[in-house]
Amino acid sequence: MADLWQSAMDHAVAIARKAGETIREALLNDRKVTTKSSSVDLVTQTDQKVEKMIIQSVKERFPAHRFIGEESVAAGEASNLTTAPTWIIDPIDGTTNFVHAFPFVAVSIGFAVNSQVEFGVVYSCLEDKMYTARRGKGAFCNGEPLQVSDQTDVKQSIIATEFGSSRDPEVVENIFSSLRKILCIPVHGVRGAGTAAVNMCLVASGSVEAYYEIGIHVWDVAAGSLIVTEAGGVLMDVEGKNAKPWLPNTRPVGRNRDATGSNPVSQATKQIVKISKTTLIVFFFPRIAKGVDTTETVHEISVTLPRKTENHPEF
Ligand SMILES: O=P(O)(O)O[C@H]1[C@H](O)[C@@H](O)[C@H](O)[C@H](O)[C@@H]1O
Ligand SMILES: [Mg+2]
Repeated sequence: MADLWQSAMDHAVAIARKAGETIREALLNDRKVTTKSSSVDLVTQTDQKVEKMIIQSVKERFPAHRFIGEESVAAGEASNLTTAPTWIIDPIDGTTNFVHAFPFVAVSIGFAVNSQVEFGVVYSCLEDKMYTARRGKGAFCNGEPLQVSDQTDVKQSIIATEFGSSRDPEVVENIFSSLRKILCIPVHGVRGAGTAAVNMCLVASGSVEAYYEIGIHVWDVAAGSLIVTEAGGVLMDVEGKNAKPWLPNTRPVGRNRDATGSNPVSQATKQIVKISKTTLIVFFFPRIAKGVDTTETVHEISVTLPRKTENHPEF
């Protein structure tokens, strides 16, 4: 049977490549930088230009499709994932890298129908690596199949993570307390490419055993989530169950602070230690919107294991 979404996927690959060319050209010129949620949450005209270009081109070809794009949402559009075919776009994942010419910059395009990611495309444009995954058909980098690491001992692992773009002291404290515990497992090392999408592709490639980050958005992970799972990885929450990080708040497993004062970071860190008896990791904490009462904010935590297992271990 013909693949219903193959032409959309082909289009995504072509437009991601074109977007990558635009980004590479823009790197040769001055990059005008403005900020969004904080003084370190950067955006450039190239982010906006590339997102417009992608959306315009998809609209011409697939007029009924919908969009969730990082820069459109920043400009005030809603970020609602319905059952309709939806393109989830991060035009430049790794904007800070782009601004500083740090060489990991990706175009990330996920495509969801009925709240399920059908394909994911991550083009790491400075490395010229095109990562692709079609649901049920595997994950690839430049056409070569990907397979997550088969390392099962967390003490032999490299973990990828990022520091995010919040400098709120409480968030920074959570990041460091989590990082300290992970380092002291001990693991071989901790790395970060500066982009969630590339970090997830590194999990899919087996270059790192796992990736986690506190505070990411659906456009950071929609494409990467399928690339990870199609390469044999798993997205899990702290209960060890499959998570769908592209669906905001669908699997709330903890609150920022519960009655006993523990927070999801320390809960998750405890889980890592337990999980480390098998294999690990990725968990996601949706960003905490400024002004939201965090005592009432429901968070989602996901964990990616390198190996897909039918029955996840009891944690
Ligand atoms: O804003 P862009 O699209 O560059 O995305 C984010 C990265 O993907 C994160 O891993 C990273 O930690 C940052 O939060 C960064 O904002
Ligand atoms: Mg991003």
